[in-house]
Amino acid sequence: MTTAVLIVAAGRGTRAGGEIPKQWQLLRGKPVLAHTLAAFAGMRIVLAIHPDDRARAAALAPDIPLVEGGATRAQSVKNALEALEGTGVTKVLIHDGARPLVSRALIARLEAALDAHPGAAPALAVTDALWRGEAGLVSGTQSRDGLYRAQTPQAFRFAEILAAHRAHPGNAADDVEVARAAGLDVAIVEGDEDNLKLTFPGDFARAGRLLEGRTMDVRMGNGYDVHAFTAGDHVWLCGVKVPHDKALLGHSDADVGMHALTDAIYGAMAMGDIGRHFPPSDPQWKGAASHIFLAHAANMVREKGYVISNCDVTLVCERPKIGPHAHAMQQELARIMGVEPGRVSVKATTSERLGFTGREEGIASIATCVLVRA
Ligand SMILES: Nc1ccn([C@@H]2O[C@H](COP(=O)(O)OP(=O)(O)OP(=O)(O)O)[C@@H](O)[C@H]2O)c(=O)n1
Ligand SMILES: C[C@](O)(CO)[C@H](O)COP(=O)(O)O
Repeated sequence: MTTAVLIVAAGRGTRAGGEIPKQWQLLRGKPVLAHTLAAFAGMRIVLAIHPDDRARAAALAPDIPLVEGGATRAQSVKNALEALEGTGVTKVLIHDGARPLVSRALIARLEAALDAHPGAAPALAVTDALWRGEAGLVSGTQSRDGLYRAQTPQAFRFAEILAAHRAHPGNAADDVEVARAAGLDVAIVEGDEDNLKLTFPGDFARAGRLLEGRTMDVRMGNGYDVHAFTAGDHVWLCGVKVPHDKALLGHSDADVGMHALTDAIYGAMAMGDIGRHFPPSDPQWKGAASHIFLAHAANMVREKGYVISNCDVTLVCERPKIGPHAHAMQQELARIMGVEPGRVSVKATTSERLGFTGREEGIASIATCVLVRA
């Protein structure tokens, strides 16, 4: 499953005022959009922008693909969805660039809900009494039962929401409206009071106060693993099958690199190690592919609201030679964890023929991982 984040930032922000559109105005020293992009760090992002903002966007986010927005929010979304077609994306989170305070915990709730529904969106139940008003006077009351305040990101299965946008006349306030018009069920996920949309000038001060109260939590973990050689004709290392004149012995597939990395991630969250989550005494994990362990650890990271900032795996062996496979290993680890390959490093060293790795009795691996929660 490949998830893309589609951030719409092509509006002109007329209600917010200011010399430049609201998403480019500074909030605690950085453009609003920089905060929004940081909230999705490590995920695949596409940004819809106004043609006048191309230079600003290229300077702020040189590595993020840009799509030209349209005259309405719905048109901007549709343009970006069309640009994503055929790229292998299966799920999409559609988010307002003007909501810089979206949290990782909210993103994780949406991703979980999307496993069971074609769409999922955050909302807050209306808690204040509702009135109608005319000429400055209360003219009636309105039941608040079943009423919600809609937020973004709104999450969908990609093919369904693209088809829904293609079929819609184009005047929808949000993507939930488009999805519902196409008959898709959209699950309501608990929203976040802090996930405000900058709409009016006064919203900037509130967003600034909320950002000030946020502290960044950075966590580091390390992992170490060893597996002995046995008879065989290949080894599994960092998710790649490497031909060799021996195999590695273990309860699972003995992928020593992936085990060290998985332990580093659990360690960063103070959640023990692989053995705690997948006990070797449990026969169901005998011969298990280690990607199950790594994917579990990466999911825990998301559920706890962190992102994998980077990780680094070192394999210690004389043979097989790792260099020719290092790129494939990097790509595979990144795919399993759902992060950009640039955040994953795989390298190797020999131990100068010293010790058990030097005598080619087995392979050792050490890994480090850094998690960040903004
Ligand atoms: N043609 C448009 C209009 C809106 N948006 C984006 O949709 C989000 C939510 O829209 P809104 O808050 O209404 O933004 P603006 O249209 O910019 O604001 P205004 O209506 O005050 O001009 C914003 O991130 C905005 O940049 C967009 O990408 N393309
Ligand atoms: C999509 C949205 O953010 C949901 O709350 C909102 O509808 C878009 O902004 P607008 O102020 O309604 O234009």
